[in-house]
Amino acid sequence: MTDHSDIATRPTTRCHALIPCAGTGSRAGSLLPKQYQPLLDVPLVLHTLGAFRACSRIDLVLVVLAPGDRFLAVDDSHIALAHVGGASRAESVFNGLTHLLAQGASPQDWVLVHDAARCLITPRQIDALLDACLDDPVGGLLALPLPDTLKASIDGRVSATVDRSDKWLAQTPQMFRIGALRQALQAHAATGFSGITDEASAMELAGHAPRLVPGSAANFKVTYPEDFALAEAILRSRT
Ligand SMILES: Nc1ccn([C@@H]2O[C@H](COP(=O)(O)OP(=O)(O)OP(=O)(O)O)[C@@H](O)[C@H]2O)c(=O)n1
Ligand SMILES: C[C@](O)(CO)[C@H](O)COP(=O)(O)O
Repeated sequence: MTDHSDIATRPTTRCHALIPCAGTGSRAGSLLPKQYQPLLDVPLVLHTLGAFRACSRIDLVLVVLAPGDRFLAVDDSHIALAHVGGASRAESVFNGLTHLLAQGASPQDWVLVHDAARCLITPRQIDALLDACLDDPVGGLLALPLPDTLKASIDGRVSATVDRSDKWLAQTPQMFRIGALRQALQAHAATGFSGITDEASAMELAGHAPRLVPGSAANFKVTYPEDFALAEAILRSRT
């Protein structure tokens, strides 16, 4: 039988959200960074933040902004802004984790890293990730099995049809212990986080196997100009 006699003295493990919001949105093709483009009359990122604020198990939402960014202001004690964005998404996340620890978060606390640009995330999907990972030794991420046939190419022509049965599209949130994730990312700081496109990739290279939790196709990342209208239509359909 498990001994729970130390339960009163165990530190409480908390869950934080970290929202990298320091990109320029170059593929979206607008002067204003995509996370601030209006969707249903408010900046895109406010939809993202709303989903996390609606999730009662999230203690604090830390938004990582580019130094000098003055586009976002919030008046909410559960949302903090840190102007510590870096040159890459991974660097922004790494700096945000360092900030969370400096503000008193425990290395044992969970962090859910979520792209500001995935504004269609829902509290239900966040809860599904928490339910699947809170007892997991590593953590995990929302992801989607491939809905289409997958091709490999050489010089613009198909070289092979790739077996997709074991392939997933990585989404966010991605949920890990703050200390373990920061350590995994730190190993790549000297190379400018080269090749680290998400949190799971850093954890994988540190020898871990993150849990895959089925997400939703609606949780896409606003990336290209045509994505804004689709995101707005989905948001409108939910109101
Ligand atoms: N140096 C960076 C780059 C990206 N991001 C954030 O990471 C998320 C996912 O990145 P992506 O969609 O690639 O955003 P951008 O880098 O802004 O887009 P692009 O690559 O088209 O310039 C976004 O919310 C973005 O704001 C960040 O915090 N810091
Ligand atoms: C982290 C991510 O959202 C997982 O799909 C994605 O990799 C971020 O976008 P990028 O284009 O790779 O910067």
